[in-house]
Amino acid sequence: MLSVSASISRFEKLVVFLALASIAALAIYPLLPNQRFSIDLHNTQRIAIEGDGVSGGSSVASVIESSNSKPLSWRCELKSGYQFPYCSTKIHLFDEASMQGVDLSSYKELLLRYSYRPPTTSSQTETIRLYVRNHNPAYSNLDDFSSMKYNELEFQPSTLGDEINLPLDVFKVSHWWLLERNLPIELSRIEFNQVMVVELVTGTYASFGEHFFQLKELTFTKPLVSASNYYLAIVIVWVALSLSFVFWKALTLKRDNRKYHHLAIQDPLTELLNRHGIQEKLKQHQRAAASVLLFDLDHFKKVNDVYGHGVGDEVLKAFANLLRLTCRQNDIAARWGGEEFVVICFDTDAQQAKIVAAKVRQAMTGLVWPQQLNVTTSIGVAEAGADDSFEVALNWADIALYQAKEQGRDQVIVYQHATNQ
Ligand SMILES: Nc1nc2c(ncn2[C@@H]2O[C@H](COP(=O)(O)OP(=O)(O)OP(=O)(O)O)[C@@H](O)[C@H]2O)c(=O)[nH]1
Repeated sequence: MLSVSASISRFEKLVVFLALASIAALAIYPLLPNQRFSIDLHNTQRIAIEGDGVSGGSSVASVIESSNSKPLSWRCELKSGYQFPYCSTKIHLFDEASMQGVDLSSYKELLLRYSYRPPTTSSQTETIRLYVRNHNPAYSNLDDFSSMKYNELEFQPSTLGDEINLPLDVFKVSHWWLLERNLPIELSRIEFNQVMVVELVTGTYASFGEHFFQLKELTFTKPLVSASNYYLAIVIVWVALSLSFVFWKALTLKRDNRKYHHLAIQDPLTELLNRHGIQEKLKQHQRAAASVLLFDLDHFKKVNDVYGHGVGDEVLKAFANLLRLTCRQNDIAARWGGEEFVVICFDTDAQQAKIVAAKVRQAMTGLVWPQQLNVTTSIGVAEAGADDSFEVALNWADIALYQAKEQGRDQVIVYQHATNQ
């Protein structure tokens, strides 16, 4: 009982610990480091800054700074000419040999560190467009960059500051590009699985005049472990520990049951079967002819009285051992109570049982007993048929034992059916 209540309190402690650990795990999730994909802003080979001249306009863009030590800076003189005047900075991400873009579909945010100054004459709130251009053979081809999908976000730099985290799921595919392409609906959503180019462009309704840009960092980020995997891991830990606990509890119960069952059928002093144990063992045997031998140590009270209970116990243990060694594997040897012992020998008639009894007595004479005692026993033997119950046979053996005691002890008496019936 003690160990059961102790294990329950251990379990409760474990549950509290796990609950706290889970809360802590949930709390630290936002603090976990992000996986980053930073775009190289110093590789001028892969950066193109241009005005809208290619579209027939007269806006002009020029690089101010593109060295390794200083942030990429450029200016744009936005002029009327083209219907939708613009300046753009394209940063190529694709591998030039394989023409493969970068798969950024698992990334969640785009960190942008920049600086922007609108024309001094501007009287409106200026915007900037950011395009993440994706290639997919289903709608684009590598020879025509205008066919790359325009995942677009247009924002007001004045309201967001110079370091912003843009969630990728707020990007939209440019409406004008969709109208031009006439794509089926399933291809109309944003895509980042093969990003070829990232583009920073003046706003749709940007004012004419000089716009100044400086780009310090462009980094795609995603959690090291996705939120769903993280929560799933917590759930898996709970499920695994719950299952382990149930498994462990079942094993412990099984072991305890075995232990208590063992205790219930065994005499603790001699470790022979007790009365209950005999009944259990008998259930495992087919009804068979057998002989019952009932042993009672002679004048055992004297042993206790003279040498004390400790020595008495040692004598009982020594006798139990002797029975264990003398009896066959298939026999049942048990302590019936006090200084009385029972042996049941299957398929054994009274004459053979007498020989067993004689063997025990013989062994007793050869044993060195505690305190050099001379321990003897009286034995009642009864032969039982397959139809006779154990209780009846034991009663017969008890009658024979009584006779052995009466006739002076230290002897074997076999119950005689004919004379006693
Ligand atoms: N040490 C010890 N003594 C026990 C145990 N169980 C019973 N006894 C003692 O065994 C003694 C049995 O005494 P009696 O029934 O008078 O029998 P006896 O002295 O052997 O005399 P007979 O059987 O007539 O020869 C008692 O003193 C019990 O206290 C036990 O587990 N340990």
